[in-house]
Amino acid sequence: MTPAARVQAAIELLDAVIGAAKREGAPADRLIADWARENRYAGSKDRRAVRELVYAAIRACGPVPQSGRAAMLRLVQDDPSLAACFDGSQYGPAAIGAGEEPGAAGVAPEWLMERFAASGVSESEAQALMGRAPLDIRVNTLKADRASIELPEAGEELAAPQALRFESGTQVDQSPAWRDGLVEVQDHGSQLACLALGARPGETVIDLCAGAGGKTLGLAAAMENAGRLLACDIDRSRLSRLAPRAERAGAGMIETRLLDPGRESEALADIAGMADAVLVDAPCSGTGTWRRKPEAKWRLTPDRLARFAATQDHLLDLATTLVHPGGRILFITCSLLDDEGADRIEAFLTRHKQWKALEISLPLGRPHRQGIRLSPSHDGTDGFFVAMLGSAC
Ligand SMILES: C[S@@+](CC[C@H](N)C(=O)[O-])C[C@H]1O[C@@H](n2cnc3c(N)ncnc32)[C@H](O)[C@@H]1O
Repeated sequence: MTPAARVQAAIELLDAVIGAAKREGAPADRLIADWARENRYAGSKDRRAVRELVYAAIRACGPVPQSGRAAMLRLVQDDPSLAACFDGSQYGPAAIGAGEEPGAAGVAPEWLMERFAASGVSESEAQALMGRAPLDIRVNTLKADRASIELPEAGEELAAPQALRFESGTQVDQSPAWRDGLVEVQDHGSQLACLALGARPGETVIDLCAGAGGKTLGLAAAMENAGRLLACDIDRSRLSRLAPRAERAGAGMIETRLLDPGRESEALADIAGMADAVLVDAPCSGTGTWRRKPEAKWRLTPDRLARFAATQDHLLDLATTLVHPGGRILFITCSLLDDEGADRIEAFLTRHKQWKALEISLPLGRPHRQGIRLSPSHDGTDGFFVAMLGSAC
């Protein structure tokens, strides 16, 4: 592909990304993978170049741009050498017209920037959400140890005891260590957040929003595969991905349970009031993961944010029915917005007078109201809010 053809392909993909963001369609990663599958003439260098252009243009635009072309014209403002690709050649984009408007620059749509500011997130901290995430792994202590594991490359040792960092794009999932379950890909912040629960061998722990089990596997390792660990979710497809991962990791203690949204208590009646700890890794907007999915900033609406907050309240209330007196709940969201972080804890404590926020000690992060905040700019991790709640005995 010529450089101009790559730019045109990126423009078309950006149109698809913008359309998908408006109607809750496929994420950018999937759209790019589909494009690569359908356009076999594009070699690996072309695919990489097109992908880079798409992501760079998304990162460069704050509000949703009018079109893929407007998004690319924003990128031209940052990298004027790209202007030469608008040459009107057969597969390239038309020449840039006089007065043609680029998409607006910025980090995110205005309403979101206001919410960040209200959540104590500075402009530069928000800007760091548009950076690129490195690749972090967790060495699985059920099978190996960070001090002795042999990997094709030595990673950087991080603060979480089993965390190693590699450059973004490192193909860890091709290595024998990954295939044999010695390592899992997991953001450093996610590892730290998980550690905050302090899960111990022999305990009964419920991972209420387990998804495909990223944190469940970390909990099983912390519990040394001893005790009871129940992984729940309402999403059958995500939860079904946990079993093969657990097998690879040697985490035989994990039980899974599919829940019905709004009727979760029914499926959990047999374990109500029995858990030592419940992890509520709640569904959220994911603003803390924008380094990996920058287009998510265009998907969020005030209405969707309010729906996440309502689900978070519901899940926290549900968690109180699952622990025994003296039990604990760890609330995690991968977001820097107080609407789905500190505000949820404040509202919880108003509803549940017999509960209190407990102190969390982590090697990274900053206290933020009743919890801890981790962020890309401060901690080099994805963005998280983590709070621990304890019930009276
Ligand atoms: C942040 S993700 C979990 C990520 C996962 N814990 C991990 O570490 O990979 C939130 C999960 O909550 C699930 N969820 C949404 N509503 C739920 C509900 N009412 N009960 C249980 N899980 C729910 C979603 O399906 C999603 O998998």
